[in-house]
Amino acid sequence: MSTLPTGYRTVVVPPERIEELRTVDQLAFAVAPDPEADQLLPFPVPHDRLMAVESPDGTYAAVHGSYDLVMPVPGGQVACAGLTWVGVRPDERRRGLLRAMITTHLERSLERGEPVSALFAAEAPIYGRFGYGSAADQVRLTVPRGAALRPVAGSERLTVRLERVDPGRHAELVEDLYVRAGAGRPGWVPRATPALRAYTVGDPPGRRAGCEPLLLATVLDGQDVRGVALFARKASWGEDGADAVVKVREASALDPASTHRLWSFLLDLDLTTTVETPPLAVDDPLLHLLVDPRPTRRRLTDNLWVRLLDVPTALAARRYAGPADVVLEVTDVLLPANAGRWRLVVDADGAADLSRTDVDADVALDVRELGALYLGGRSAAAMGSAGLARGDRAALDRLTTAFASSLAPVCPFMF
Ligand SMILES: CC(=O)SCCNC(=O)CCNC(=O)[C@H](O)C(C)(C)COP(=O)(O)OP(=O)(O)OC[C@H]1O[C@@H](n2cnc3c(N)ncnc32)[C@H](O)[C@@H]1OP(=O)(O)O
Repeated sequence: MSTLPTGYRTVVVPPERIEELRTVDQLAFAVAPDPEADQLLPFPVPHDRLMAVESPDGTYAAVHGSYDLVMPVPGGQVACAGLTWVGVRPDERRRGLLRAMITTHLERSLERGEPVSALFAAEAPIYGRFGYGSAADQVRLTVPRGAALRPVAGSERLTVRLERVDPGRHAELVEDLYVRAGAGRPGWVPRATPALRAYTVGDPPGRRAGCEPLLLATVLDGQDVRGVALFARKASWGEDGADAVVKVREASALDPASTHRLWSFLLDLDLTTTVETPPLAVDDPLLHLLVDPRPTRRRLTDNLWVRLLDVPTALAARRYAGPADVVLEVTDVLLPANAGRWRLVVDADGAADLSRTDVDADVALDVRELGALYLGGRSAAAMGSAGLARGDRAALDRLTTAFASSLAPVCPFMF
């Protein structure tokens, strides 16, 4: 629990004070005001989910918001509060305002019936102390132009159409392909509101960073759309000639042939020398298709951080990869209702039942590690090797097998 400095209070941000909220985040993130972008893009966070800490003089010292998300989990989905827009004015930092906002966020999310929260961390060391675990990784590739791909049957008969993005016409198409391309992948959160979909295809001039206006490449099998990519090139002429970079914002394809066709197109555009991918899952098909992955630079970073707010409801919302009967001893300093001993029984169909028990625990771990395991992208055995989960090796192995996902979790949409 936390207390605010004397005279500070937590308030809901009314629509007429959105500009003040923006100002706090601009100061916190060191970004310039961009009125043109603000006019072109709808405000993406629902108003009743925007909170601020008001200082004694009535101005905002800190802000945060959350998206109302549906998070795909192995074999199911769960309501998820996507924490976002967290910012504390630089002259108000390290006085406990973030800690107070997290307390508010956890309480309000639970009140709304959201058993899970997730976020992208601006800096990795911040959120573990609040019970968020790093649950997925992402890889960004910088691929040399012309990188060869292993052949995929049927790719050659697909065609690619190129056009400038028209947000009004393309937002729904891009979302439809994104959702279908990510089917079965934990963490692949849909952009559920028109505002979020508008953000996905939004292209305010002030945010282009020297790139051309956003383009849409569509892979077609006759008239059937099988893949889309959002991208823009940043033109440049070096001493050796053309040196443009292709910056791919999003790439979604429905099958191996369309994946091959889409990347073949993006990897061989005239006047370019390198292609930068969006955040990909660590097992993305492109990694398997590259004939020679060595000249490709890979940057591996954390992707989603997950916080279990209501442990039994969250664990029952997903399916498991194998039968298990494991007693977990969970610690949770901020939400004590989660703490204590839980018996996790997984039946032959992969459905879980979680109940309180007094018997000795097989595995002891913090709610942070349980959140990290939740999407199926981490190994309890590996956490055991790091001392972050304690139990005998056989129990850790059973937990690892039960929690595993056949596809690595990732969320390409960074909220
Ligand atoms: C989900 C998102 O939106 S991520 C975006 C987060 N926002 C930013 O990075 C913008 C720039 N930074 C900021 O706005 C602020 O510095 C914040 C939000 C990171 C921290 O806010 P503060 O009010 O200073 O944090 P607060 O004083 O409550 O500190 C809480 C704890 O986190 C720690 N902490 C805070 N920021 C950091 C950091 N950047 N790195 C490591 N630890 C941190 C504090 O040391 C403190 O630790 P303790 O309680 O265990 O002793």
